[in-house]
Amino acid sequence: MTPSPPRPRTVGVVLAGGTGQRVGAAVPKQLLELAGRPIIEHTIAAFEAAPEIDEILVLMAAGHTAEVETLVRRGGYGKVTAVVEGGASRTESTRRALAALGPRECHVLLHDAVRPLLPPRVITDCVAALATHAAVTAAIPSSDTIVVAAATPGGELIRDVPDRSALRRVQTPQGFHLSVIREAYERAYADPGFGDRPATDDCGVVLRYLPEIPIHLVPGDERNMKVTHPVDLLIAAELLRAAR
Ligand SMILES: Nc1ccn([C@@H]2O[C@H](COP(=O)(O)OP(=O)(O)OP(=O)(O)O)[C@@H](O)[C@H]2O)c(=O)n1
Ligand SMILES: C[C@](O)(CO)[C@H](O)COP(=O)(O)O
Repeated sequence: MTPSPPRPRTVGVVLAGGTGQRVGAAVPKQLLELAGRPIIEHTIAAFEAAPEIDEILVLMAAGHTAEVETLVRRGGYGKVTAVVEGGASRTESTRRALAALGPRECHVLLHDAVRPLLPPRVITDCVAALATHAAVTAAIPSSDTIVVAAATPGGELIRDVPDRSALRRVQTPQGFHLSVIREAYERAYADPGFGDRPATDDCGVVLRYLPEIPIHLVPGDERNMKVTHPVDLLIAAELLRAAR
């Protein structure tokens, strides 16, 4: 049997630079405890346990890096190599992560700290897809009908109802060859119009600035939810307890 080629170094990046305005707690939502540990610890633990992840980089909200360093030390998360201060936007946090990664080519999985229920299968599939694709993301079909809204003086109206069978709800991880996501970010930050329509994810930056790069979809998981609003804390806590 021919041995498979060595896998490139794969870095899991935990994006935790946000302050959680929509949850509205006294601390960034990633520090809130669910099912016995902070949300961010569940997320770090998911990467730590994944055999495909060699290294973990954490981007943490300003003023809270020391708390994460303590949590990492106490939990014995040996793959975490650095806890770096995040930026003012998710995009800026990604940019700082890319700057912290150094010159050597590798594969990188960018993941929201507030998706603590990341299943091992999704990590495995994203990493495997990076063997043949330079950009990948986890995504799931939409079970709701999604409409395009138009603002009018009398309130919002439906402008379009896109074909639901072609719509996907994008999750993280989003995986890239480092050189590709770096190039997309360099082009984005060189574009004075980039800030006019802020990117809500990293694949959007690649699609906009490197449209020739196909972005492969990997099946996500309904449980890989994002803790965004207060109600999500209740749902995530229940799911995390059930997963124990
Ligand atoms: N400046 C930022 C903003 C967001 N994120 C991270 O990106 C993920 C998704 O962002 P979101 O759910 O919007 O988190 P917040 O920005 O904290 O929430 P809000 O928009 O309600 O303030 C989170 O893990 C968040 O910490 C980040 O790394 N840096
Ligand atoms: C990256 C993301 O999780 C994909 O669904 C999402 O776009 C993040 O959005 P947020 O408003 O920063 O939570």
